[in-house]
Amino acid sequence: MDTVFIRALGVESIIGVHAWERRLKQRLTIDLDLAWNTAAAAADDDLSEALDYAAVAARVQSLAAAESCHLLETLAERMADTLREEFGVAWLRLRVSKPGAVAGAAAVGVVIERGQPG
Ligand SMILES: Nc1nc2c(c(=O)[nH]1)N=C([C@H](O)[C@@H](O)CO)CN2
Repeated sequence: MDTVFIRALGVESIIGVHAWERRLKQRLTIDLDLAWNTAAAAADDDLSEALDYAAVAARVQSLAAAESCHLLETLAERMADTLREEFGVAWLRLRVSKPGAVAGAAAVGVVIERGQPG
């Protein structure tokens, strides 16, 4: 299975269960692995046949900015749904990291996989 990936994408979102977390946007980082057959794009050397990682990154950032979830799980699920619907991705793995949320940990977060790998 071929994949297109994005690592350590910074996004801003209102996210968290505590009252103080509902008042300001926090920075999260996103890692994505997206199933995509890269052979057609490679054969024609054509971006229109590729999964455009710049377009995916911009969509993830815009979605995060528009959401105000309590849980990382909820935000992750909404991102996965959106990417699968809008970009036609059959399978993805998505990590949402919240740096500094827990004392003593560099980051905490969730990893989800959705869909069927090709
Ligand atoms: N599984 C989760 N646990 C926790 C979350 C979360 O989104 N998923 N969130 C919090 C708080 O918002 C935390 O980031 C700050 O205390 C706690 N646990």
